[in-house]
Parts: sequence; structure tokens; C-alpha cells
Amino acid sequence: MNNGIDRPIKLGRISYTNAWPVFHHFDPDALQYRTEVHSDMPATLNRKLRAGEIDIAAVSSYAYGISSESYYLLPQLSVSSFGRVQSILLFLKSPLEKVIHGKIALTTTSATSVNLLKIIMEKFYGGKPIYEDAEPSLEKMLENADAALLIGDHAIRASWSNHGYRVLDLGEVWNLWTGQWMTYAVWAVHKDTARRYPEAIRGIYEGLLESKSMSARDMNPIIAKAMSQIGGTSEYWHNYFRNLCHDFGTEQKAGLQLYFRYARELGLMTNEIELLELPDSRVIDNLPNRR
Ligand SMILES: C=C(O[C@@H]1C=C(C(=O)O)C=C[C@H]1O)C(=O)O
Repeated sequence: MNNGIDRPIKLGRISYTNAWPVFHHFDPDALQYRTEVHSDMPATLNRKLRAGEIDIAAVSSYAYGISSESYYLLPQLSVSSFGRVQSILLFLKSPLEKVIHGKIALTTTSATSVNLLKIIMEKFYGGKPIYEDAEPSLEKMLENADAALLIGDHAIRASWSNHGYRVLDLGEVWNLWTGQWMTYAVWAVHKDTARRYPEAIRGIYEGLLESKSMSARDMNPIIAKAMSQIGGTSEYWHNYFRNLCHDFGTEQKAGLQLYFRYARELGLMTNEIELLELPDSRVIDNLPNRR
């Protein structure tokens, strides 16, 4: 079933629930071209895409930003929120005044949110904390730190525990200070792969879009799966997915460009970024440098 392409296309899937709507109904076996799905934490997918170990993936928007010259974005796909996101959370053991000059433990699973936290701490709050990478385990992280950043299902589970800490939702803080959307993840493909295998990439892209729209029509199967795998109530998950947006339109792009600008101002990235989207496959077919 490889239809003339010499190897499978490797697709990276974020294992956190926030990306499920885009992947849940995606069936690699229904595609014309062989596609292997690799499920992982965002930071691992960021690294694997960068290293060329996978071809196309949902990645941290920050990871896209620092390597954007190598990638096309898949249009109309992101993980974004306008305000509260409920799964990018800073748990405070000490008062905020101490945290901003104290020590913060950062989950090793993230790239966007650790840099969003730096923007919030340094640019918005005028602090300069020390950051320390840590495995995503709330109590362990807080043994030696004033606050801990968790994302995804680690953050969701920790928010349900009876921890007694004050919690900041970084999507909410970003929106309060900027009035903008925040985009945490985007879908990116290596330009090389898109040029070499335009139809295979187009097939994957259309499969992801189809999954997104099926999920938008009926969230119940995803909510049932989240309840059985992670726990929580149907109401919690309805509300969680209502706050998330998987589109990537003008407003989400404006918010992401502002995030990139602030990251540049803090020296967290260097280049200006053009959000270059996957061209139509007929256009790719005619690109002069197609190999
Ligand atoms: C909304 C979320 O979005 C994400 C946050 C990411 C990051 O911080 O690098 C990467 C991918 C998404 O998982 C979340 O993890 O809760």
C-alpha cells in the first residue's frame, strides 16, 4: 500500500487530550500513502521533528518559531485559547511577590508554555526568577521550588488534587495583559517532505481537518474517552474543550506573532517569523527546487 513512495510518512501526535479533537477520527490506515503515527509529549515531538526523525507533527508553537525556516504550517490547525486554558498552570507554593524573584520548576514536556511563563514573569510582572527543569510531578517539583509549571494532562490531574496551592492559568494571564489569543501548538511539516511527497502530505492534512470537523460536530466520544482514561466529569471536559480552539485564523496568528515579538524582546528567540503555510499540492508540484 505504498503507492509509489519509498518509505512511510512519520506523523507526530501530541498525547495530551488538548490535541485529541484533531487526531481522534484520523485513521492512518484509510490513507492512500503509508503513514506511521508516533505519539509523544510535545517536547519530544519538537526534538524529533527538528532532527528529521518524523516528517509532520503537532509541535509547540515556540518550537515552530525557532525553526520556522525549515517548516510549513498546516493551515487552519492549532491549539489556542482566548483566555483560560485550564491545562497550562503555575502552582504557587510561595506568594507571587516571592515567586517572581524565587525559583520555579518547569515541566520538561513543554516549550511554548515555559517561554510564555518567562514573558509573564519578566515582562509583565517585572521579576527575574531562577528556572529549573523538572519531571512533571507537582509535589516533587515543589520540594525545592517556590512554584511549578505543568501543562496538558499533568496540569489537569494536578488541578484536581487537593493541593491547596494558588494557581495561575497562563492563558488567562496572557489574555488579561494583551487582550489577545494565545496559540500553544501548531501543526508543522518539513518543507523537504512536503516537496517530495505532496500528495501524501495533502492526504494526511485532509484527514486531520476531517477529524477536527467531526469532533466539532460531536464531542461526546472524545469526552467519554477522556473520562475513562483520565477521570473527571462530563461537565469538566465539555467546558475544557469549549475553551480550546483548534482553528488558526487571523486572530490566533496575531496573538502568536505578539508572543514571538515578546520572546524576541527577551532574547528567547532571534528571527522575525513569517507564518508560511503549506501551499496547495499543485503549487508544490511546480516548485523549481522540487527534488
Ligand atoms: C493547551 C496545551 O497546549 C500545549 C502546550 C505546549 C507547550 O507548552 O509547548 C505544546 C503543545 C500543547 O500540548 C497544553 O498542553 O495544555
